[in-house]
Formats: sequence, structure tokens, C-alpha cells
Amino acid sequence: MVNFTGHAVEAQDLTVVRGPRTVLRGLDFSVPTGRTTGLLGPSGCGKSTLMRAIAGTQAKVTGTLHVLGRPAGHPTLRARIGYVTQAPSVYDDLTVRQNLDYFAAVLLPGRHHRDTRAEAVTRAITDVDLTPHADALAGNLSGGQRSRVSLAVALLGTPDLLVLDEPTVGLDPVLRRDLWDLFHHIAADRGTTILVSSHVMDEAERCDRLLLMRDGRILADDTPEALRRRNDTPTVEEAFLRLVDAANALQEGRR
Ligand SMILES: Nc1ncnc2c1ncn2[C@@H]1O[C@H](COP(=O)(O)OP(=O)(O)OP(=O)(O)O)[C@@H](O)[C@H]1O
Repeated sequence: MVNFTGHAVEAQDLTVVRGPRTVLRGLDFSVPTGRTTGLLGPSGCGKSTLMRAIAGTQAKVTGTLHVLGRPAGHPTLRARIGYVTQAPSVYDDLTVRQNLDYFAAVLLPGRHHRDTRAEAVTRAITDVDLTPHADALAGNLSGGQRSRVSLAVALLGTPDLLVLDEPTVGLDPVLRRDLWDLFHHIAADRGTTILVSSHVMDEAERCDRLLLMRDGRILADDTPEALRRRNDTPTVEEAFLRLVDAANALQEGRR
């Protein structure tokens, strides 16, 4: 029986050690089901490590981490999570469709899945709006189009949870906006939970909910609106800076 609480991810005292460093320090947070949650914080604060822990690919994880009602890394979660890393594995010498055919064959092997595979590939290409480019070589696509191929790969298995590690990095503002619109459509149309990281603070305003991180800790877990209101700031970025200043002052006071 799956203990499902309305949270796609629940963490208590989550700690991760990488090499000699404690990278995540006793995190308590949850990610609501069917919403878009942003994981924001400066470079090196631990966003990718947290995403790897949720996707079940991070070693030395202690504390409690439940994903879709199961312990992170549980074998049944593999097909239910779409995880796009910062270095997406798209083959430049294959077309968009061939890339997806390849990953679909890994996900749904065997001749008896041939029709299901073909349907899943066509649907994923349509989802990310790449139908006009389906027969283009991935190596000839723009940065934004390549990001969408990675996203299409993650969508192949119709996951319940999409974990996207800085999917908009290096993209121009128009492409960033288009990708965020796509995330919102996926969440709204399918009830998919989306956890998306970024270190660009203006992207915070596009999320239903935010986890603000700094130095391996969660500084805030709230809606953008509540964060602005509580800190009496016009933007989430300024709210974040206030929280950082408050955390620094607290640290100084303890010394
Ligand atoms: N294999 C490793 N051994 C030791 N420390 C590591 C290792 N990998 C990452 N780290 C450290 O863990 C910390 C968190 O890294 P992580 O990649 O999770 O940060 P991030 O917030 O995703 O950064 P970015 O936005 O730059 O991708 C960093 O300080 C990094 O130097």
C-alpha cells in the first residue's frame, strides 16, 4: 500500500555527503503533487545534489526521502520519474525522432511494444512542439530545441514526476519563456509534478511554489507571493537577498 500524502516528495533531515563535504545539511521540505516547484539558489548550493537524491542516483544519502510514496531509489520509481540532467544525453548524429526511438527502445523493449513505442515517440515530439523538426539531426538544432529533445526523452514514459536540472541555462529570454509555458502546460494537462532548478531568480516568479537554497540548506519553502509578502519586497529575488542577510546575521551572532 502506497502511503500517498498529496506530496510527491517528502524529506526529513535529508543529509548528503560528497567526498569530504557535507553538501546537504538536514533538509526538511515537501514538494506538492501536480504543481511546478522551483528549486532556486546560487551555483554550488546543492541543487543538483538534491535532484540526484530525489532521482535515486546519489550515494551517501541519510535521513528520510520519500518520492511518490516510496523511498527514493526504489526500483518501481524508475519508470515514474523523468529526470533531465544538466548534461542531457542527446545524440547529435541522430535525428530527433531517431533519438526518441532509441530511448523508447530502452524503456519499452521488444517487438510486441512496437506500436506503443511509436505512439509514445510521436506524442513526446508533439508535446515539446518539435514535430516540424522531427527529421532534423539533433546536432543541427538550436540550444532551445535541443533542450526540448531532452525534455521529450523524459516525457516518453509519461512520468508522474519530472525533475529538470537547470533546463533553461544558456537560453535567450524568449526560449526560456516558451519552456516555462511548456512546463505549466504539462503540469496542468496531466497533473505531472515538476521540480525544476534554476539559479536565475526571475524564474522564481514563474513557479507555483519555491524552495530557496543556500549553502546546503533550505532558506524558504513557500509560494512566490507569500515570500514577497512576508519579506515585504516587490520581487522574490529581493526576498531571497533579505533571507540571506538574515541567515548571515544569525551566523555572525553565533560566532
Ligand atoms: N563529487 C564531489 N565531491 C565533492 N564535492 C562535490 C562533488 N560534486 C559536487 N560537489 C560539491 O557539492 C556542492 C553542491 O554541488 P551541486 O552540483 O549540487 O550544486 P548546484 O547548486 O547544483 O550548482 P550549479 O548551479 O552550479 O549546478 C558544490 O560545492 C560542489 O563543489
